[in-house]
Amino acid sequence: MNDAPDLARDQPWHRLIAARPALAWHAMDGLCLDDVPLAGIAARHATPTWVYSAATLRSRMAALQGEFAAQGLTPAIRYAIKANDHLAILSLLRAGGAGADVTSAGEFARAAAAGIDPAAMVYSGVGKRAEEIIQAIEAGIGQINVESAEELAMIAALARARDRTAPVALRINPDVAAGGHDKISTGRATDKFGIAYQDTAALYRHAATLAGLRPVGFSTHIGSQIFEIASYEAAYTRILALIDELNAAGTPVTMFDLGGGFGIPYDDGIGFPLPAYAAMVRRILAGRDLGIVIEPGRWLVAPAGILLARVTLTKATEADDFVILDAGMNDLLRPALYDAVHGIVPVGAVEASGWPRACEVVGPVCESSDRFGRYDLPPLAPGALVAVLDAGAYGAAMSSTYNGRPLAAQVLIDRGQPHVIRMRQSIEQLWRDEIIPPA
Ligand SMILES: Cc1ncc(COP(=O)(O)O)c(C=O)c1O
Ligand SMILES: N[C@@H](CCCC[NH3+])C(=O)O
Repeated sequence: MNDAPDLARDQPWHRLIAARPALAWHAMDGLCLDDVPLAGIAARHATPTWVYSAATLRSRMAALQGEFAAQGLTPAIRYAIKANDHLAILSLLRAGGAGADVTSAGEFARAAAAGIDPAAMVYSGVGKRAEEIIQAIEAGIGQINVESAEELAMIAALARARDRTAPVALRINPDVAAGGHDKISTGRATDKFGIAYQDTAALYRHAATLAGLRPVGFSTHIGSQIFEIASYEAAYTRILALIDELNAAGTPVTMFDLGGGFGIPYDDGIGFPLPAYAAMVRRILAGRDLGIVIEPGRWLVAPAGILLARVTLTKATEADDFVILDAGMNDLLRPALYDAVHGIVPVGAVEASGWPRACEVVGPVCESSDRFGRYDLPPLAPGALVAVLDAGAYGAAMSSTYNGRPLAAQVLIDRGQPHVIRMRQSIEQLWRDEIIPPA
């Protein structure tokens, strides 16, 4: 049910609500997530608080599988847990059939704690430490994505010394530009990621001769918040040419990890063309016997979460009208880091007259970059609640305690019930520094 009051129907924030199945406006309760009033969550758990929809997580996981199945494809889904590594969220996605893409001992431990079998994990990252590689090999990791010749030699030596064989894929840097922002493009020759395209075939042949390694194939990940199928196709086509060349020359390649990066609309625009992407993958893979892996992060979890915040103060200057929230860049870093714009919608009843008005929505942190952006919003008095949308990915996972601000609480709505999945950090927990005198 997405019934906003009539007066609100044409307002920009109403279009944002209408485009999100988990959100609905109820006349009595204001904005609800999966029919649970957000005002009630704020009253019980204070603000800022992350609120997630379990139904959205389940339905996105099923939709992802469904779009590939429609093309006769069953990729192994390795959810990039950097997007949101809360155990409750990992468990939900695991139950839907996801494995994990992990990048550190911490992520490995979280995925394992959520019941994900190491055999269903991919280990990514440009700077894996020796102890992280050893742990992964000893646990029986499914695939280590290798990012350099130096790392390949290191993994081979570590595996040999333990009489183990490490399953490795070479991450190719295909030199293709993609992604929603310069800072989240990863597949250009100038980016730190992956092995230069022209070096990978020789390195793969070399890996096949090294004791301690079992080369399984290639991986790539060209960036994040991507919408253009053509960028993926350009990268994949280049890599498939290498795979064909190696197979023809008798070095078998059996797996292709296509990476992640599928974009989501942060406004009320059109989403990632998943059916067209899956059709493209089917078309370019035709005639080959290759297992495929995908590593989506944002697409699975971003639309499942909001950041609930309260207006602390409003402030009118000669230059502008500021709305100051109790959430800031320490909670949601994306606007400050990438100039990202998340939709912001009011949670409670709004005055019908004199709105919307353009205003600067900012946080309380002592940085000028602590701003959510410029929004057309109804007049919001101190105490009014707002929801910052699509905050399920790279939200809580990237938050910090900068400016002495405790980490926010997290609540998961599952089958109509709000579950607190992380308590708000207390001020005491924040200040547990240890000062150890020199020995
Ligand atoms: C290696 C790797 N795989 C997958 C992802 C997930 O990306 P996204 O959340 O854009 O799907 C990332 C992050 O960009 C990544 O670095
Ligand atoms: N953290 C980024 C994307 C980079 C993902 C990691 N390679 C974001 O919030 O959009």
